[in-house]
Amino acid sequence: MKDLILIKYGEIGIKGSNRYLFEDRLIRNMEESLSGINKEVDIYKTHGRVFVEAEGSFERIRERLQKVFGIVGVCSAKETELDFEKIKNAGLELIERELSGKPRTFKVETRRINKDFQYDSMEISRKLGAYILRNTEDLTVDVHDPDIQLDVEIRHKQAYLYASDLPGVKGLPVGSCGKAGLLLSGGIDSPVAGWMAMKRGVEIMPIYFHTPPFTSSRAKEKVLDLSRVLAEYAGGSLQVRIVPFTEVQKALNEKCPEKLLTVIMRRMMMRIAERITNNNEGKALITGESIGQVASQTLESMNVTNAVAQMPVFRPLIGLDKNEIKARAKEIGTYEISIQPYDDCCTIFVPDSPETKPKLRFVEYGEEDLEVERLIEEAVKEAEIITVEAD
Ligand SMILES: Nc1ncnc2c1ncn2[C@@H]1O[C@H](COP(=O)(O)OP(=O)(O)OP(=O)(O)O)[C@@H](O)[C@H]1O
Repeated sequence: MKDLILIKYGEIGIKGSNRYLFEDRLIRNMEESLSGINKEVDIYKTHGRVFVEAEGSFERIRERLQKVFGIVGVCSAKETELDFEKIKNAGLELIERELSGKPRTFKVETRRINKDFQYDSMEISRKLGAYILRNTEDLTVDVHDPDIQLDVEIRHKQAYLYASDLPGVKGLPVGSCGKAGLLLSGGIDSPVAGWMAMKRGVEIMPIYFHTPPFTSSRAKEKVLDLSRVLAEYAGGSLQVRIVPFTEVQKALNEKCPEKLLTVIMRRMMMRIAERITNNNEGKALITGESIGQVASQTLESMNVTNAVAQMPVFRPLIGLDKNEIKARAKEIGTYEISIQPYDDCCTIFVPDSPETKPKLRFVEYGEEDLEVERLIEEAVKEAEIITVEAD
């Protein structure tokens, strides 16, 4: 009998002829995510399922796998020979692990792929269920809504049994749907936006606009800390771009109408982020904006901001309100970092009464004295790349 982990994946299973590409990417991401735990781990695919084997305790492995996108459930499993005595023992051991002293209900569900096995599916479920009932206390059968489901698969060479999956983060494997630049500030929203893009299989490249001395090095550290949390979902590491933005801000303050400073600053961020993303084979930009939160988040402002980008700009939070965003930030572990009080350039360089419904031609006119291309080139050239590792 062998202990192992069985990985359940949902959406990938319906990917038709491309399925293997998603599975291979999932396995690669799992390998990456487990590479830091200092343990010999074997991940393999067989019979359309992914298994993980390792020596010793699985606790840390399970924790990490619960953060790999594409995984729906992480199940404790056992592999046995096709010997019904061994199958019964394995089933009992798995169920006993789930019992925590309080009364619980269970059900056995069997799939028999190997039709030569001595019992059919119904008989296996019944006999195994009866054996477990005889050998445990506080358990009753509930075939409709059990607390614990014990699954049995009778294959040609061996049997697999598994129970109780720990929930995964679902979605699609990161990297299976391309790469995008994430405009990552130190706030609550943009880390959540990045997480949501990763959930849809997008590899993210965080880009932070840093404005020393107006924004402190603590503000930059905060963005790196947020990236470390996101890296837990990105296979363990992320490359963050820190873009020096002071020259741009100064030029804006000197040369642009005050009322339009916010929207022009956004346009500069978009231009620079697009250039960096393009240089790194990224195909889209992601921001943490949602409609109506602050002055710059009107449809008019977004249109004027988008006008400088050729790439699609995705705003995954568009349909969420602040409470929903906060709840998600707490769930993924970025909230406590985001609420640390270090100012971002967007909060420092805000005009008293910003234009909330800017018109493109006025904004273009307002930018006329800016040396846009030079500013972009310099910012891109001076951008620092910092690789962060998940804790
Ligand atoms: N310094 C920055 N570096 C990179 N991106 C930024 C920066 N400041 C703002 N952004 C991007 O612009 C978006 C809107 O910023 P804004 O400050 O208006 O909104 P917010 O709701 O406070 O967002 P957040 O909570 O993400 O800071 C952010 O979500 C982020 O994607």
